[in-house]
Formats: sequence, C-alpha cells, structure tokens
Amino acid sequence: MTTRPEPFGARLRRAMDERGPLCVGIDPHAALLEAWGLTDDVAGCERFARTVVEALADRVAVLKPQSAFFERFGSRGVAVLERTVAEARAAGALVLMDAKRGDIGSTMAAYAATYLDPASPLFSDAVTVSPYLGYGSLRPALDLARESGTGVFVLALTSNPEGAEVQHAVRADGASVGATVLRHLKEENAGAAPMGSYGAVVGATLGDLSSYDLAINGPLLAPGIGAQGATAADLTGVFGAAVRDVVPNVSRGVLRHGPGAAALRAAAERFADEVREAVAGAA
Ligand SMILES: O=c1ccn([C@@H]2O[C@H](COP(=O)(O)O)[C@@H](O)[C@H]2O)c(=O)[nH]1
Repeated sequence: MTTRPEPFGARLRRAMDERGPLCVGIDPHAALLEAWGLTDDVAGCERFARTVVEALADRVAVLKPQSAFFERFGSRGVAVLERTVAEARAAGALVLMDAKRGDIGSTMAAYAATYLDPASPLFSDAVTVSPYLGYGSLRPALDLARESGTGVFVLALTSNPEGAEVQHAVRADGASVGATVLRHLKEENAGAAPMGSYGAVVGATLGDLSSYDLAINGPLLAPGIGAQGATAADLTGVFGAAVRDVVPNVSRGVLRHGPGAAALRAAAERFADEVREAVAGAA
C-alpha cells in the first residue's frame, strides 16, 4: 500500500504557525544585483540567491523564487534555480515557485510535471499558475498537486492595476472573473483540514475586498507589500476575517537590505513583526 504524502495545506499551516506567515521573494533584479555589488550575470544571480537562502531559509515559512529572473540567464540560470530550490527546501523553507504558468490542459500537464513531480529537478512545494485559459485547463496541476502533496496558487486578483480589466470583467451569470476563480478554489478545498492546498493570489494593494468571498479554506498569497506600496498594516483592511489565511509576500522590500545576511534577517523580522501585529489586531 502506498501512503500519500502530507498535503501542502497542512505543511503550510504548520510552517505559518511555527514561523509566522511571511513569504520572502528571491527576485534577482538587475538593479538589486548592482546594488549588492554583484555582476548582472549567472554568477551574480547564484551568489544573490544563495545569500537569501542562507539568510532566511531557516526562519521564514516560505521562499518564493521568481522564475523569470533566473530564466533570463538561459539554461545556466535555470540550473541556478534548481540548486536554489533544493537548498532552500533542505534548509527548512517551503518553496513556492513563482512561474505563473498556464496553457491548454495537455501542455499544462508538462508544466505540472516540471514543478510538482518529485522526480523533477525543479520540484517545489507549490507553484503559481494562471487560470486565463480557463480554470479547467489547470486540472493536470490540481490533480498532480493532490497526488504529490504540493500546492497550487491560482492568480485571482493580482496586485497590479492592469489586472482589473480581466479580473473585474463580469460574466454572463453576473459574477466577476476574479470571484469565479475564488469560487472554484473554495470548491477545490472543500472539507480539507486544517486548510486546503489550493491557494489564490490576491494583491495586498487592492483595498477593501469585502465584496469577495475570500473564505476559500486555502491560503491567500498577498504580494504587493513594500515596493508596490502596500503595508502589513493594510492586511486586515483588505482581507478582513480571512487575514489568518494570508501569506504576505515581500520581495524588494527585504532584498534591498542585502547583501549582508544580518540586515536581510532584520528586514524580514521587521515585516514579520508588522504582520503578526496586524493579524493579532484582527482577533
Ligand atoms: O499579483 C501578483 C502576483 C505575483 N507578484 C510577484 O510577487 C513579487 C513581488 O515583488 P515586490 O518586489 O515585493 O514588488 C514579484 O516576484 C512579482 O512577480 C506580484 O507582484 N503580484
């Protein structure tokens, strides 16, 4: 008899309880590499990513490498990404691969295998995906996640202002596209305890979201804190009672404090404290 791996939702909830919910990005922007005194090439990218992992993987719940910043260096950049994921996981962080993949189902199956099959060199704890070829096109990733104990975060209401023209569009049944993605996720997570493995990406920049049903019984990845202008103090105003399921993401807001490990840790700790205060205030 084969035993199923522990679901991502359970692993994430435990990490949030033990470490706090903060997710820090690993985004080797050219400007950050320069600010850190590194070359804008694959060696600089590797030094950057390794520094973040060494500073933070033993303390934050989630590290989120942004695949685009590694892919820009071609196959050697992807090899750095593979090592980054493996090292971060070995050091105790959950790794959320921010790849925002989405395609027709048969191609989606290949994306799913890339990030969610334990045999893959890019195997991660979870991956971001785009539902804009239709939520149903994500089925191969949703199914593989269930099998491999991994998670999927679906773009619902993104942090960028341009997202509204698609996500606020209203369907024939009167529901917005973003609300429909949230409804699908709620159905996917039904009955899961302590929390489902299917998350939504919902920007912390979006203001009051009380008109949406955010109670999806799954995690809400909230990018936009720091460089995009949102603060941890905004979280309760945006998410209301769902704030306890929020995984707030900060990338440049922490990374700009490098390259020293102590300064990176202190910056992450400041954001973590602010998040803790905001969530406690909502109790
Ligand atoms: O709606 C979204 C979805 C993903 N992101 C990603 O998160 C980080 C944010 O970086 P900051 O430096 O904290 O602004 C980045 O990797 C984005 O691609 C997002 O911002 N919004």
